[in-house]
Amino acid sequence: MGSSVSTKGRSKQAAPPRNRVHTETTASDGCIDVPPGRKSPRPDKRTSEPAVVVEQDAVRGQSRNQRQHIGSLKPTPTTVANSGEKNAVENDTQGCSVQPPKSSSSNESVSGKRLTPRKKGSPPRRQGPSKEDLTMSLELCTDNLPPTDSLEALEKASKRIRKICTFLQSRGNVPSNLLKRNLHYIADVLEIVATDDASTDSRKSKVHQETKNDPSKDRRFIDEDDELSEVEPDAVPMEVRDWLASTFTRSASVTKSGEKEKKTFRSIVQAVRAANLVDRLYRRMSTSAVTYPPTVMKLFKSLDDWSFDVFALNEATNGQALRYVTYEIMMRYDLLAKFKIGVGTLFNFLEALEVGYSKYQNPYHNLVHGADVTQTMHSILFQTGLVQWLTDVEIFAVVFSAAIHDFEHTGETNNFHVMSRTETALVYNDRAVQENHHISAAFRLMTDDNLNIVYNMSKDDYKDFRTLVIDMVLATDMSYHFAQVKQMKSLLSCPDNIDKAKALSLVLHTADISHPAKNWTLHEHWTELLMEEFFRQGDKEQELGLPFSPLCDRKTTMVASSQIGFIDFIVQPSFEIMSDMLDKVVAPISPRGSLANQSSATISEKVEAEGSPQNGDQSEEPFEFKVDRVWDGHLTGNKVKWKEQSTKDQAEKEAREKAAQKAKEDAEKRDQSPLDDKAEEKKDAENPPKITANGTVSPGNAVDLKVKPSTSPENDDQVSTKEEAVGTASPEHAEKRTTEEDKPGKIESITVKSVTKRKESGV
Ligand SMILES: Nc1ncnc2c1ncn2[C@@H]1O[C@@H]2COP(=O)(O)O[C@H]2[C@H]1O
Ligand SMILES: [Zn+2]
Repeated sequence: MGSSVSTKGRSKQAAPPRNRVHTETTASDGCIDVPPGRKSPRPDKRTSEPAVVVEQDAVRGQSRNQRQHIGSLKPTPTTVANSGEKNAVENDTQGCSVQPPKSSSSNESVSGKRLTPRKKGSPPRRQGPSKEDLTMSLELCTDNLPPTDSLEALEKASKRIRKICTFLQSRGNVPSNLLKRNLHYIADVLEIVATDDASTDSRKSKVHQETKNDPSKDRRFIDEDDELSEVEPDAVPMEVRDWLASTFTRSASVTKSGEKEKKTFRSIVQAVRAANLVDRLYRRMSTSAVTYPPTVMKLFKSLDDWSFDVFALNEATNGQALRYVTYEIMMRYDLLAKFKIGVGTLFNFLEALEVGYSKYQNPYHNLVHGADVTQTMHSILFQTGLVQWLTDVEIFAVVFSAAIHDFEHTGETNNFHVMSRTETALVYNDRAVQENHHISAAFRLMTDDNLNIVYNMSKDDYKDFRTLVIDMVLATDMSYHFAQVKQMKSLLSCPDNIDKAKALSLVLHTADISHPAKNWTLHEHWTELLMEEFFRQGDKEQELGLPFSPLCDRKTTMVASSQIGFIDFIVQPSFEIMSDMLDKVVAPISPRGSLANQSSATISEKVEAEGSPQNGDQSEEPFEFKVDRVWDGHLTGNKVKWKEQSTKDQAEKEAREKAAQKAKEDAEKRDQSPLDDKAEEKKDAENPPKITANGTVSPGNAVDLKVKPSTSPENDDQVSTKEEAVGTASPEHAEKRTTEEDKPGKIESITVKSVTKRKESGV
């Protein structure tokens, strides 16, 4: 059957109206041309394109003559209005109307003669504005104020309040137009401070720049660290704390702008009611262009589940988990039909994504991680009902962001890029280095028509799509973690105003760090892979002469305790705040009885047969909605496992340290009391090294061998030094030593050493 899509029963309310007719604009208007469509539809060698592709190409044919323009990010009107020169002097009169206070002009004639007697003691009135009027107008001029989201704005706003107070005190009034303009400006600045942590952070970062030579002012901006200071010193080892601090806080923030327009969930809730569920959710085309192998079909039955096994899928698809997962999810959300995406084009794009994810052969940041995060996002959207609040463009942006979020990851941390001064760090000025690259490189792929899955999007949809993708993927930069959590906390205190982009960014960030909240088998496997990736970075750091980054030294990293720290201080708080956010935003429109027991693959059929699942609930009383926090149990369970592991690691470590300490003390004692040597050597003679049947040397003799440096040069290469003695006390070294001593030559030399010593001492 063809894949033409029926719109029967689908409400058009969900998606914003699409403007399919684009008027020609010039490059000078700040817009970028979409590359023209490919010259003629080429048959795709890799996949056969069914009817939907014909449909797409027909659309392409149409739009080829009407070249679309993609809107670039333009400053918002507010920014433009306030974008005066940074250091503009306040008394710049440009554009300021200097008007005298009304009260004085009404008493004066055109000739300037006084019509009413002046009160005794009051200042002489002059025609036109007085000098004070002029001063006031200049000082309260709003034309060249700094942008409301800049560092200077806050300072300027407070100064303005003081000035207004002074004028009110000295003159009794301030002209209403001046007062109004100033108060508006001050209100804008305060609103940003109160609601937009990103801009506060950027301000803090600027303060940091300005005050770095003045440590007394530093407390003004260090509050992300405050989050970390809540971490009790004894709760995690110092190494883990350092790692948390260096990875999950920012020394320089990403300045986010252009978020003036605050869409709220509730407004969308009102616009998009439950009836649209059918529309949105998983209108699977009756025939798919792809036939899945039976193993894949079976695995896809649990595609909505939190415990979906992405490793199994990767095996079943011969290492192509990302393309399968993304394609299937996009089909379930009916995105191919909604955005006229050709199957061939989508496959080309997904294949290119997989190539990019495989570029550096990373153990962790590879296409399986991309597939995992994409599936996890889908599971959260679907199981909690969050998807009901999203427009088609937003659903597409969410799936796309998850799929591309680590595209061409190099397997190193951002900090490594900065420290080793890579090309990418240079390009992105050390800020969100990799995240910027993932986004840029993924969008660059789509400049090739054969990969351009957004080709048929309207200009407006594309703009919204691109903005949301950029916001979401940039927010996966871990140094933004604490700011993000804090920001959501403050947004939740006023849930009517939850910013959609911020909410979705938090969901993606949480999905990105979600494996500790999955079952132990999955989590343990992911951790192993990630640690190997970290250790490879450590190896590179060693080669480059750089200090080890936290958790990157394969010899000393305490995996279990780092995982406890990661879960306690990063993962659990992220899930908690995300769950709280979901409770608040999903509750108002959630149908009684969630979708949790249904499958995204079959929901549309059920709905068609039974009507909307929400129909019967419309008249019922509101009920308290809570998302099913399926992740909580796993987080607790996994932590218990790591604690057991950590206890074991700790015991082993202590045993090693104790043995090393003892060996060190013994060696020191001997160094300090050369007179005791005779006694030692006597003991040595009484207790000669025992060679066991399999050729190893008994531990007691190892201590004997650590006695003192040789006094005769010819024995230098035979007698162990103190350092070696200390080193050999650890099980690791003991093991190494035993292996080496297994060699016949080595055992002989040990025997010789003892014999030599005995000879020297004359025993
Ligand atoms: N179990 C873990 N332990 C430590 N760090 C982790 C763990 N899981 C994920 N991360 C980090 O969290 C980051 C999230 O973004 P990335 O996937 O780019 O890279 C991830 C890792 O650097
Ligand atoms: Zn990731």
